[in-house]
Amino acid sequence: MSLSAHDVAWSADGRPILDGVTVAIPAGGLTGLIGPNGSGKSTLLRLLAGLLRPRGGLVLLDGRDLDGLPRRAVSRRLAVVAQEVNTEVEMTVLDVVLLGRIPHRGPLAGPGDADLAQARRVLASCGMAGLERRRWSTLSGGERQRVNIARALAQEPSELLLDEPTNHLDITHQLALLTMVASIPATVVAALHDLNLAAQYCDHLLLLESGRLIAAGPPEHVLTEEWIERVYRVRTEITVPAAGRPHLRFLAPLLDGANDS
Ligand SMILES: Nc1ncnc2c1ncn2[C@@H]1O[C@H](COP(=O)(O)OP(=O)(O)OP(=O)(O)O)[C@@H](O)[C@H]1O
Repeated sequence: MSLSAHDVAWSADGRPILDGVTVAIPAGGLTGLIGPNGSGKSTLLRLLAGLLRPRGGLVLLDGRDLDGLPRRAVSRRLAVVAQEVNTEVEMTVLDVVLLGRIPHRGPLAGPGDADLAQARRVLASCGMAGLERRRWSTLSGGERQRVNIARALAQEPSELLLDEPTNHLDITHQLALLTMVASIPATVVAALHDLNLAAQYCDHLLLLESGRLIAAGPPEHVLTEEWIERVYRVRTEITVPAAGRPHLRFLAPLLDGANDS
C-alpha cells in the first residue's frame, strides 16, 4: 500500500463534502471509486492526488504526508486525469502527451529522443498512434479522453488516478481502456459510474455515500443488492458466478427517487 487517506475531511462554503474518510489503496491493483452523483468521488481523488489539501486528516504517499512532499517529486510518480478538459489549447496531440514527460526532464529542457519514443509508445497503447500531428481542439470527446490518458501514462506513474476515464468512450474503447489500466504495473484508482464495469475490472471497490466511505473490499463484498438499494435507491438482482465477478441487473428505482446531486 503506497497511497492512503486517514480520516480526511473537506468542505466547501461551510458544507462538509467529505467527512472522516479512511482508505488504504492496495498497491499494484485497480481500485474503483463508486457512489452516486455528488457523493464525493472527485473530491477524494483530488485529495489523493494532492490537488486539494485536506481540511482535516492526512493523505500519505509511502507513509509520508503528501502535503509536505515537493510537487515535482509527486508528479514524477503520481499522474491524474481529471474530468474537465481544457478544450481551447492549440497544441498537437504529440505535444499534449509530451507534457507528461516534463516531471522527468524539467520544464526548460526540450523533449529528447527517449521522451518522444515514450510518448509514441503510450499513444499507440491508447489506440491514437495515427493522430499525433492532429490539433487537440479538433479531437472528439473520446479521442481527447484517450490522449489525456496517454499523457498521464507518459508520466510513467506508479500511482494513476482517473476521474471517470470511460466518459465519452464507446464500449470498445471502454473495455480496451479498462483492460489496459488493469494490466499496467501501477496502483490505479478510477472513479466509475458503470457498476458492471467496476465489478468486471476492479480488484477492490470503495463505495461513497454523501461524503462518507460506507463499504470497501472486493467487488463481491461491496456490490450487494442491499448496498445498491440503500445508496443508489435502485433495486438490483445480482448474480455471482462461481469464481466470477458480480453481474448486476437493474430493476426499478425506489419510489422516493434516485439519489441525485
Ligand atoms: N469547490 C466546491 N465548492 C462547492 N461545492 C463543491 C465544490 N467541490 C465539490 N462540491 C460539491 O461537493 C459534492 C461532491 O462533489 P464531487 O464532484 O466530489 O462528487 P462526485 O461523486 O464526483 O460526483 P459526480 O458523480 O456527479 O461526478 C457535490 O455536491 C459538489 O457540488
